[in-house]
Amino acid sequence: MRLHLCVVGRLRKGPEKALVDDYLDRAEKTGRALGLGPVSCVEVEDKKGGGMAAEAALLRRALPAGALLCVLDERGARMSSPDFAGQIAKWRDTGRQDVAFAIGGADGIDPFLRAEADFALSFGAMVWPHMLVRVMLAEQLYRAASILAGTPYHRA
Ligand SMILES: C[S@@+](CC[C@H](N)C(=O)[O-])C[C@H]1O[C@@H](n2cnc3c(N)ncnc32)[C@H](O)[C@@H]1O
Repeated sequence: MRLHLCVVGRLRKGPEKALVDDYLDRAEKTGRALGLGPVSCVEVEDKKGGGMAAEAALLRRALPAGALLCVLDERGARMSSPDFAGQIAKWRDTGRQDVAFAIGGADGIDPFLRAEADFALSFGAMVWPHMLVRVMLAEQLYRAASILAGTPYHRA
């Protein structure tokens, strides 16, 4: 099952990008034997100031056809890391080819796109900067793959 990050904003070279690249690389390597991957990250940017609706149009275009859409949203479901790993395994085991994780920009994800999502995942009630959410998601994908692989990275 291919994993896609579809995200608003371009991450320039720096510590956040280094972390995202490293965790996605690890997630891909650990996930390979589990039927998870490849892992890709598509960045979209609306330079015309069209707001959430314009960003949603760009995000929709970045979603692979038929992908399960999981939006990152502070109002979504809060899960433990093992539960998140279990959810990913469930999507894989029910024959999903693609899962796309969407992260919004400064204003958040357009409510219409949120309503279209199959799943909303929260990293807590606090609002985090979208670039940090990208790092956190990349790390949780690596953690999920490690949990499913039974490696000792995750310690409860
Ligand atoms: C700066 S936040 C935008 C917050 C905005 N007030 C909203 O209503 O969504 C940018 C993006 O980061 C993600 N995000 C921020 N905090 C989050 C959290 N606690 N859990 C999950 N995603 C979060 C969401 O995808 C959000 O669209």
